[in-house]
Order: sequence, then structure tokens, then C-alpha cells
Amino acid sequence: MRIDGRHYRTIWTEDDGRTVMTFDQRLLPHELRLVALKSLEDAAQAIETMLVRGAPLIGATAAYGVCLALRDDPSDEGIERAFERLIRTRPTAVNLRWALERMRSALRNQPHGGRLERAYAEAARICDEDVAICKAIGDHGLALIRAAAQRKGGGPVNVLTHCNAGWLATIDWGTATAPIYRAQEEGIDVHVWVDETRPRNQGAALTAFELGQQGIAHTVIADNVGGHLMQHGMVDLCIVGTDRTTRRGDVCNKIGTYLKALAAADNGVPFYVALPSTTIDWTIEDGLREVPIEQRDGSELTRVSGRTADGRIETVEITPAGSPAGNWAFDVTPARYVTGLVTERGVCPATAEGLAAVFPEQAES
Ligand SMILES: CSC[C@H]1O[C@H](OP(=O)(O)O)[C@H](O)[C@@H]1O
Repeated sequence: MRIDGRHYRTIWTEDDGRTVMTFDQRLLPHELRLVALKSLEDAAQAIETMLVRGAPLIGATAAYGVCLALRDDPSDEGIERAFERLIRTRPTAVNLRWALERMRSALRNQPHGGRLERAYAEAARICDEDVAICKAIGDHGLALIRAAAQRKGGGPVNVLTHCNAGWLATIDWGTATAPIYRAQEEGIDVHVWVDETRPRNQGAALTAFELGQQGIAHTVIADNVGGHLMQHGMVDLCIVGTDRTTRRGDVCNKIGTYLKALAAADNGVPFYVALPSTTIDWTIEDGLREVPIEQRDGSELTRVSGRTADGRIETVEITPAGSPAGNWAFDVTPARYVTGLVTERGVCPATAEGLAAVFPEQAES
């Protein structure tokens, strides 16, 4: 997407692959800082600290982490060490395992001499494919926004989204934001309710930054406001992302998504999940019991960072010293609360049959 008029992907290589460039998302929207990842450890820590975040971008960063590791050790043992270091960075987004297994299968049984070039080519393919997948999700999701506009017969289509499933979570376009960007391109009047998304504020900081840069009307709201808006007819549809969706359509996404889905169901608001095929976990069925939910440090909840009036970034405590804090980073929305899954191949029901019809090659394997 564009920042200050210049087009960027969220990750790219420089210096013949010795450097992997990305944005430090922890500093947005206050500072646009490019970061150079130069080693396996740099890539691993970028994922663990959420310098980069979002399922597809986590996968791409891990893929380039393997490339950086192979510069030092292209052996099978070197590949395994890279895999083991990266797989334990964050447990929930399935793109991490998907990307690492794809890199490993592309490299094993290859002569050591050609492994480095092949690794970078595979990581670049993962990124290029993600751009195409997200653009296709945008095209299919556009039809949903267009239909909402026709139903309304006037005024902006009000879309509610949670967290950041945008360009910053992927390589370009985003997943949940891609239909919004395509609607803007088609001249459809769209407005976005942006859930702030405590505690890391991916919505207030990242989605609001993205939409502002693209000139899309939006309003940042507290996480607890969405249900009220739906009760008063102020939300035409919800579109959220996912970090892992099971083969029967249970959706794991940022904490708070489940509560939004409940409110949508109670108020008859369509609730869509933008779902790249790279985020489907075909090995599991029951999301509540089988998806690992990341628990992050409580300090992410008890502290808030922001910019002071004179431009300094400050962090303050918002709870009494010593108050324990629980920080579950994701929850699971059962498929029954999902109106439809917006995949790169089209919109399908959140059912095993729906996903099998769209991805028959996966369902049969
Ligand atoms: C398109 S994946 C976006 C997905 O990732 C976010 O989690 P995090 O910021 O912790 O990596 C959130 O669940 C988004 O929906």
C-alpha cells in the first residue's frame, strides 16, 4: 500500500539478500521506522516482539529467517535449527508453521550449493502469492460491500473490523481490508468502525494508520462499543481476519473477535472472515479444543504507550502496582457465528463442506 504517496510492501530484501527490510510496527503510527533483519535471531525476535505481526507477515518473516540462517549454515541441521528457533516464536498463527514447512520441503534433498538461492526464491514466491491471494480476497469481498450498498440505497456502507488484518498484517492489500480498498477503488462510499483492539491497539494504531494513509473514512472505537452500534443499525457488515481457521470453519482471531461475532448474531449483522488458504489448518477440526491460544506478558495490558504533546513516546502504568493481569491474545469463534469465509477463490459457508468445495485438493488429501 501507499505511505505518504510511496508504494511499499511490508517486507523485502536488499544487499543481495543479506538484509531483510520491514517496518517496526510497534512504533506506528508515531514513527515510520525501517528495520534491517540480518540474521535468524533478528527474524525470530522480530516475530516474538511483534515488531512484525499478522499471520501472513509472520509466515513471510519466518521464511526469510530461514534464508538468513542458511547464509551461515546451509546444512540439513542448519535448516532444522532455523525451523526450531522460528516455530517457537508465536504459537497461534498457522502461517508460521505453513511457511516453515514449505521452506523445509523446498530445501531438503537439494544440493547445499543451490540451497541459498532456492530459499530466497521460495520466500519471494510466498510473498508474491500472498499479494495475489489478498487481492483476490479483495475482489470477492468487494461483492459483499457492493451488495450492502445496494441494500442501503444510499449513504456509506459501515464496515466494522477488529484488530489489524490489513496491509501491515500481510505483504500488501491485507485480508479484511482488501475488500475495503477495492470498494474505494470502485467508488463505493465506505466507512470503517475500527476496533481499537486492546491491549496492543492494532486497530487504533495500525488500522487507523493504514486507512488514514489511503484516505478511507473511519472512526476508532473502544472494543466494547461494537455491540451498541449493531443494536442501533450502525453496522452493515463485519469483516475480520484470522490467524488459524479449522477445516470445519472455526475461526481463531484476535481476542475479542468472538464477542463481536456474538453481537453480530444477536443483531442480524453479517459477520465475514477474510481467510487466505495459507491460514486454514486442515489438520484440525475443533477450534476451541485444538487451536493453541497465545498468552502474552501481562505488562502489555498494564502499560500503555503513546506520544506526548511535545512528541515524546512515553509508557505509563494503568493498574495498581502488583495487580496480576491475564493477557490471552486470541479467541475462537465457532463456525456457527460466521456468515461466510471470504477466500481467494470466493465466499463460502463456514462449514467443512463449504471449504472442501472451494479447496477440494486439500479436503481430499
Ligand atoms: C491477516 S492476519 C491478521 C491477524 O493477526 C493479528 O494478530 P497479531 O496482531 O497478534 O499478529 C490479528 O489476529 C489479526 O486479525
